[in-house]
Amino acid sequence: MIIGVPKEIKNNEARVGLTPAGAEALCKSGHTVLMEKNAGLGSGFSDAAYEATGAKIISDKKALFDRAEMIIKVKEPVEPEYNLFHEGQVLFTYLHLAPEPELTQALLKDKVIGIAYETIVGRNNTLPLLSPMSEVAGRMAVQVGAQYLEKQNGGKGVLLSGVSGVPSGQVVIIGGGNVGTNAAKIAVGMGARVTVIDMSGDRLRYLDDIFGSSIVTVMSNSYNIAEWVKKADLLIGSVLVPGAKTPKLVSEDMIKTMEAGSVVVDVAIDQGGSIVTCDHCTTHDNPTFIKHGVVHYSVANMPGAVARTSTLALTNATLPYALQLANKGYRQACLDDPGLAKGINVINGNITFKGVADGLGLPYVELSTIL
Ligand SMILES: NC(=O)C1=CN([C@@H]2O[C@H](COP(=O)(O)OP(=O)(O)OC[C@H]3O[C@@H](n4cnc5c(N)ncnc54)[C@H](O)[C@@H]3O)[C@@H](O)[C@H]2O)C=CC1
Ligand SMILES: CC(=O)C(=O)O
Repeated sequence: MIIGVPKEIKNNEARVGLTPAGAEALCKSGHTVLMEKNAGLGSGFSDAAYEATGAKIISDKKALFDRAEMIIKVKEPVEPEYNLFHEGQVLFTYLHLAPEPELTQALLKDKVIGIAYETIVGRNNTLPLLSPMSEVAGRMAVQVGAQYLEKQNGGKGVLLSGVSGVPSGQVVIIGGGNVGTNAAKIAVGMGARVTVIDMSGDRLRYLDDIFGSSIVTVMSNSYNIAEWVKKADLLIGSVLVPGAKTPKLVSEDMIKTMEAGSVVVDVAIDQGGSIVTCDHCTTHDNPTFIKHGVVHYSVANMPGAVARTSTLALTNATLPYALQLANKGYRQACLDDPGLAKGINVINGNITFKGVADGLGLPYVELSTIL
């Protein structure tokens, strides 16, 4: 198979879809890997490192898209990329289609087979291609939150750890999955007071077991959320209903109860966000805005800022699937692995992921009628 790996063009996105180790594994399996010139530079991988594995370097982005049977990317395509795809091409990347009507229409029009990292399901109902970036974003959420709590960045001037004689800051995390657990780990490590809110009793029990008395766990409902939002110095949004638009759990009225200079980091913004006042994605160039005196951070590609770590972690997770797709073709690979098949969000002009169809108010087609 001919596999193309373009350079990412989203704002400050320095990750790349394949490391040299990944390129070598695909080349050794008999595939042709076309890397766009300088695609890996932002993650610290030179063109020469890819060439040494047998991959070919291509300067012309359009030629790469025209030749490739499968595109391996990191981020959902952005507008200048919409017209590069062709019918029957496999696109293996994060897609987050539920809040993206224009991108969805572009992929439907070109009859692309869009396999979304974030909806592939692994053993025990896990999301193996979302979890590595959730680890990164969860850990970063506390790091950036702490930074924006500083006075010169618009914050109230609170040090999350506190100091002797002065209480530590309060971190409230809504959604105790991968992002939430990793955020809690860093916040506890910093010495903050940490509360995690989730709707799953089993998840809260698990968090209570692993963190013990270093965090408070709270059942998710609007009453409890309102109580805890009010107390938060740093509020982190990290809920997910896989593939679907994020439920809105924090209202504008709740945000108005927060002290001026508090900080909100809505990590779930890539699926639409869970905090009403986080009404748009921001970028690494201009990551925050202030509403009701509260600093809001809603960058949809947080791991792009730590591209070296993130690219290595991402390829660790995606490569086994990329090899299956390349070795067997997408159809057989998905028939053999129903968890991989759950990644197919669009195919032959149809939406085959229910959360995406419902989120966009478009027709849903059962994948089994197509594969
Ligand atoms: N902004 C960025 O750069 C990044 C964003 N993300 C996003 O972060 C979000 C969270 O991802 P993960 O932690 O991996 O998902 P996850 O599936 O591991 O965790 C989600 C948690 O939300 C909980 N939840 C669902 N509905 C809830 C409700 N009504 N109230 C409280 N809790 C609720 C679930 O029980 C689960 O524990 C996703 O939207 C993901 O795409 C992930 C990585 C990077
Ligand atoms: C999960 C995702 O979209 C990201 O890492 O950018």
